[in-house]
Amino acid sequence: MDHGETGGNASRPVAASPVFVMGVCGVGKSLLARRLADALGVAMVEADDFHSDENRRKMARDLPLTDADRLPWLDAVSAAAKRQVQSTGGAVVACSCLRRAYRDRIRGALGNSVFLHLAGPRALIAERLAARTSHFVGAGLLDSQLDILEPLEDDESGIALEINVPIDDVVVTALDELRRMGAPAQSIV
Ligand SMILES: Nc1ncnc2c1ncn2[C@@H]1O[C@H](COP(=O)(O)OP(=O)(O)OP(=O)(O)O)[C@@H](O)[C@H]1O
Ligand SMILES: O=C(O)[C@H](O)[C@@H](O)[C@H](O)[C@H](O)CO
Repeated sequence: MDHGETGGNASRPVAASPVFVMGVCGVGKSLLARRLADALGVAMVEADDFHSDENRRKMARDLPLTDADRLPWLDAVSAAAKRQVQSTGGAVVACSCLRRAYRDRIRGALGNSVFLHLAGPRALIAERLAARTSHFVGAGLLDSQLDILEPLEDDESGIALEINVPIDDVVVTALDELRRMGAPAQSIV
């Protein structure tokens, strides 16, 4: 199993559209992606695991990444998602996907993909970031990410999900939405 790609189960039927959990740092992407991947019986891909050392150094110093920093990273994340879709039939990817152009690039690499945009009040995200100790990204990147965030547009497959509720409720809503969109519905038990 590759670094950053965990938990696939080839024996369960799933549709091929990868699901991306997107949003700014600390909004809860990794937690939701892990929960959804488990519920769907597919692999989770953690985009943070595909950053170059240089990107990680920048983020650790609260320096926002540029498009030039992000594009090769997004390509590596897309390649990992593709491997999982091909080998296990699906993937749930925790990846910021902040700008429309980034999502277009991902769709260019993977075809149709579903985006679940986690969104909520800045103060709540900052509070959760401040409480989190085991991660190289802290609250210092939050405002730069909120500044460039481009929410989903009408022609994009996906939906925004409110984070100001317990994670179990976010999971239920996300699974309902995936079912409604006809995404990986047949894998939902
Ligand atoms: N609905 C929720 N209720 C309470 N706490 C939550 C909820 N969602 C996430 N958290 C907590 O918020 C913190 C940030 O979540 P997480 O690490 O999943 O965010 P992230 O978007 O993946 O961050 P990053 O982009 O920096 O990797 C974690 O400590 C997580 O347990
Ligand atoms: O600049 C970005 O697009 C984000 O910072 C991502 O690179 C990070 O992976 C994540 O949000 C922090 O863990």
